[in-house]
Amino acid sequence: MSVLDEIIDGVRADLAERQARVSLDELKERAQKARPARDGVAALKGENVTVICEVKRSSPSKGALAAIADPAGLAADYEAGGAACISVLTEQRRFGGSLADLEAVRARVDIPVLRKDFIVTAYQLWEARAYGADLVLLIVAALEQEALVSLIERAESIGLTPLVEVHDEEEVARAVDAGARIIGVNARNLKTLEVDRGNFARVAPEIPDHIVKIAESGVRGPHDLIAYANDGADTVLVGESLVTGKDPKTAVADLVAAGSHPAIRHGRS
Ligand SMILES: O=C(O)c1ccccc1NCC(=O)[C@H](O)[C@H](O)COP(=O)(O)O
Repeated sequence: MSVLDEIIDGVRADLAERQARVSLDELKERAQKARPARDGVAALKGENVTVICEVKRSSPSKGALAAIADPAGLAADYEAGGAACISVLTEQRRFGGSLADLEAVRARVDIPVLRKDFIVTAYQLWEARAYGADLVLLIVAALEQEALVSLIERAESIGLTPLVEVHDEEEVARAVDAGARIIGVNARNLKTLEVDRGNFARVAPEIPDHIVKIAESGVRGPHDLIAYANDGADTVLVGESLVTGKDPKTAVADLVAAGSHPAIRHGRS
């Protein structure tokens, strides 16, 4: 069984517990009271390379990373540093996240918030909206094509912007066929958990120009952002280096400044 399969087994077990406690109707009611979702595409695509900053306590690849007693405070530091979006990992077993983290972050920042989880059912989309998310992650490798299409359509219909994650060219074709408007290329291999920053350069040319391109994972600092940008990234998604560093606000500000660095070649779409 792959790491992804193991994670999804746990996600399904936790989901079943939540579904037994909270009905879909209750979630929908709560979602309808939430402030309308912010536009994920507009937030990410600009003249400069934008930065998504992640609230990440632990991971399957590295174990414990940071305690993060105050996820909203961390998100506020990210926003003050110039982040375009906050990614909140809500998976509990391997990443130490929760919907409470999502809710707390949403209440503190004004920029869009991404629910980063392993979404396999529409119920989780309603949860995302009910707890204030503007974007949701959909992982191509975790979904049959029919489910991917249906989750993208449902997400869009309830105001969420789907960030569709791929690892190779075949998954790009599936994401594009399914109607993705934002595609993230993850440098982390979900079978070996190894990070290969060269993956973005191999896969991104297959993504049509009109789609927002995100380079996910492995950003250690401004030099990695510049390299990803020169390979065509509109946005980078950063977790570990921010949560393990001493000064997240300054680290984000440095990344954001790098997003307009003259070393980034013109002609990004
Ligand atoms: O981070 C992991 O170990 C991991 C393992 C299995 C599935 C997903 C995983 N991470 C989720 C992410 O995509 C990253 O948190 C995100 O891209 C940020 O990466 P990094 O900056 O390298 O923490």
